[in-house]
Amino acid sequence: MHRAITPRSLRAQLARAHAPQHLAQLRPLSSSSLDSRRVKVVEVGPRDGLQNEKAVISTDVKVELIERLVKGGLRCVESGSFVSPKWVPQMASTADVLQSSRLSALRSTHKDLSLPVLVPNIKGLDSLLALPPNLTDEIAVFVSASEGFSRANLNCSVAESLSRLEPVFRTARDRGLKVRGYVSVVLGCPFDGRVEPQQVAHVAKALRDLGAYEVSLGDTIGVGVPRGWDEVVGACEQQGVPARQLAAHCHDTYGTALASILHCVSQLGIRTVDSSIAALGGCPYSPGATGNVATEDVLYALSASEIPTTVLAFDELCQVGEWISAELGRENGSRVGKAMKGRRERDAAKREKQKAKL
Ligand SMILES: CC(C)(COP(=O)([O-])OP(=O)([O-])OC[C@H]1O[C@@H](n2cnc3c(N)ncnc32)[C@H](O)[C@@H]1OP(=O)([O-])[O-])[C@@H](O)C(=O)NCCC(=O)NCCSC(=O)C[C@@](C)(O)CC(=O)[O-]
Repeated sequence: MHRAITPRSLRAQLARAHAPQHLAQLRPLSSSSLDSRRVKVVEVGPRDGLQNEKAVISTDVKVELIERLVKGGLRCVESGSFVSPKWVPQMASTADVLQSSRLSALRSTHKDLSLPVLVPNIKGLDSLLALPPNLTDEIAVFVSASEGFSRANLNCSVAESLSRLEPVFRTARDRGLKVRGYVSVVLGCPFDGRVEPQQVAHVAKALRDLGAYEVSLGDTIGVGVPRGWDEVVGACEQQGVPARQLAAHCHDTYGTALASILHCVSQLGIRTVDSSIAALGGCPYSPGATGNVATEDVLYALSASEIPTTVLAFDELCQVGEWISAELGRENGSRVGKAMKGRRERDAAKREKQKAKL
């Protein structure tokens, strides 16, 4: 069990935040620390993060992003999607990304690496299976908790989307691919408004029963607060989907994603968190929603709360966030990334001053 976040521990965290030596703890974990409290971070930047970018991003940049994220210690990096290129043109290069020789090198160096791709239907899975084998061991499928978002994102009803996934799960099982399920708009829909927790639980259970090893609950429009997560996770558990099989996938439109994530992992028993480097992202079919919560911010918040994660190299990841933001010509959406950059610049200026004094 995690320690609850008490006012005392929060004060201690804030004090440390001004001298964040605890970030040094984000180092390789010993096997003894690979315990049940460890939170797995699923990086969704190369897929969820980039899918909404208007300018064409080259395959080279996409591959380099994945490479840098893996070198920064992430071991589950969602790398693209086999969706209709008419719907999401940015993901049309996913086959090229997966087949890059640089990713082959990463796969052979890191045996524990997973590079899942999103598929909406059997056509998407067939496209993946038409490629050389072993490019990925995992796919992700997605279903909406509301009818309005289902129509906008998948052009079909919730029930139709679930039945379209039956052959996807069957084929994935036959081909030895793991399947992760997403449920979108779990805390509110841009078209239908309030989403009943029971409806979320119904879809989560349907995905689990189809064979998803984990169900990621997507707060697609970023309206969630801890109380809403209590209701949604509680409803899933009542339907027989335990928190350990759930992941929190938060967008940060209203600035409450980190509060929700800390609550989910410290109070609700969720052990997997999705995030996106530099807070890249935004769903093309969710008007007004901002990017995913930033990976750097999640790692900082977990580390400061003494919750172990699977990530190795925090500082390197912050630099990945700076790099991709510059590549895309956008402001770095990670507050922690920006703070770390400021700190690095201050440290460098101090060193220069000291050198000049000698
Ligand atoms: C599902 C469809 C295809 C239905 O779209 P549709 O238009 O109803 O599909 P269709 O079956 O009538 O086919 C229309 C055309 O698309 C082609 N097609 C059909 N399927 C595929 C495929 N897999 N790959 C490539 N092409 C495909 C098909 O071959 C045909 O081509 P045409 O004959 O016109 O040349 C479409 O709605 C679609 O691609 N939707 C995906 C939208 C999307 O990617 N959204 C973002 C990801 S979800 C998300 O971000 C949320 C999440 C997961 O992050 C969690 C959260 O935050 O909530």
